[in-house]
Amino acid sequence: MIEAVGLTKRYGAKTAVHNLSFQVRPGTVTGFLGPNGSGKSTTMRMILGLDTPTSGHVTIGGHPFRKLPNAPRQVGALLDAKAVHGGRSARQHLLSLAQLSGIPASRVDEVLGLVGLQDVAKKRSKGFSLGMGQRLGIAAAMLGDPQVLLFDEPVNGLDPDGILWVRNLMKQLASEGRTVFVSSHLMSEMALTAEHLIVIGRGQLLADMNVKDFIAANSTGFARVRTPDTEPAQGEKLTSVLSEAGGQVAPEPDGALRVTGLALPRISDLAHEAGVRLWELSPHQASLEEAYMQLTQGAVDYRSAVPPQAVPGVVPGGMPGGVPGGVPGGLPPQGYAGDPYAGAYGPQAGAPGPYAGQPGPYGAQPQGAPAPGPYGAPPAPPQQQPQAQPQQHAAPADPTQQHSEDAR
Ligand SMILES: Nc1ncnc2c1ncn2[C@@H]1O[C@H](COP(=O)(O)OP(=O)(O)OP(=O)(O)O)[C@@H](O)[C@H]1O
Repeated sequence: MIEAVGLTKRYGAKTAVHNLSFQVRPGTVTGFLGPNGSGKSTTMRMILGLDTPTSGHVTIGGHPFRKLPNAPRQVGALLDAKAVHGGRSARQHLLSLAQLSGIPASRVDEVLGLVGLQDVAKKRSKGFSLGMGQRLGIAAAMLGDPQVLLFDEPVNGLDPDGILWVRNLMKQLASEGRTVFVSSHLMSEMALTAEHLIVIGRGQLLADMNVKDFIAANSTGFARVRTPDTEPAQGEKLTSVLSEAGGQVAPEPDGALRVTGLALPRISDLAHEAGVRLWELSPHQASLEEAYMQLTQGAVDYRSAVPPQAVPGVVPGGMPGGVPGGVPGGLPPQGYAGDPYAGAYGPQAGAPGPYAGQPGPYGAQPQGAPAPGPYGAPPAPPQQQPQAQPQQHAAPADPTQQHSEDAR
């Protein structure tokens, strides 16, 4: 297990990580998410003893990395795939690492085979593509057959086949009881790979919970309703009926309606009473990407100054919940197992969920209160208690302002 307690790192006036506490448990893939410059790499470097915390501490299996006996056999990491001596072959590179750690040469050939580089093992790594470099970095991380693995953006530069391979590898390593901590900006990939998430913004903890709870806590479920395309009057009639009944109705790019604030059975009954035929009535939950954007919108340091152009298939104004900057909200919502919609659409919509009473992220509405976005309804409360106590935190002020006098 990796455990950080009050971890803080300042570089002169810049606070990269501020009072970060979390645990990364064995047996699951834990995703480490945050906008650019939020402190992920700095945190990983401190876990690996490559940077010294300004205050707080982080341990692996109860020991700081630098005090771990035979660390390379206990912890493997991919931080920067380009940190390789380009004049050496892949095999030479791994051999030199193995020799430093007392790992037999046979293991080098094993990991080369594992990452699919056996045919180019004797080629100089400076000729490697980005994806090949990533594979070599993953091979280096696996060399000591460690119980704890850290991967910083492991799918960067990989083709779809490579991405699938990394996904399966991470899951397999976790299923063997290892601790797998992986950062990525690819939300769709994280949704498929990680079970648990640690999300930071401006160096501070924003969320520590499982993926399902994270999506439920940071997004709004909705119903998609479609009336016959050939009869626009039906859609208009349904819109007014649902609105009168207290629902929020918004058009989808494909002509369907996105409805919040009403339970699915109620929508069906209202349509039936109004004599409106339905071609579709389906529950939808936001994607991890939408939930992530909603949580981190206030913690993004780098944003394009150019307003986004209208793109066919993209909801103008951004995603549900109203992310400034026009996040492509036209992303098809992902299907969601279970039935969280009774809470989202039913009489309890608006009832306080487990996060009610806590300040919302970045000064947004607290969870459990009506969301301010165009679709209005509050997020569905999580259906199950996660194993680890979920944590979600308020907007961090820029810690740099508080500690600008602190030097490293
Ligand atoms: N050696 C350093 N000296 C000064 N500032 C640093 C140093 N390393 C990181 N920083 C700053 O600390 C902050 C956090 O950087 P870090 O690389 O940890 O973020 P990140 O979340 O990994 O970003 P990205 O997703 O872009 O890789 C950034 O503002 C960065 O400029």
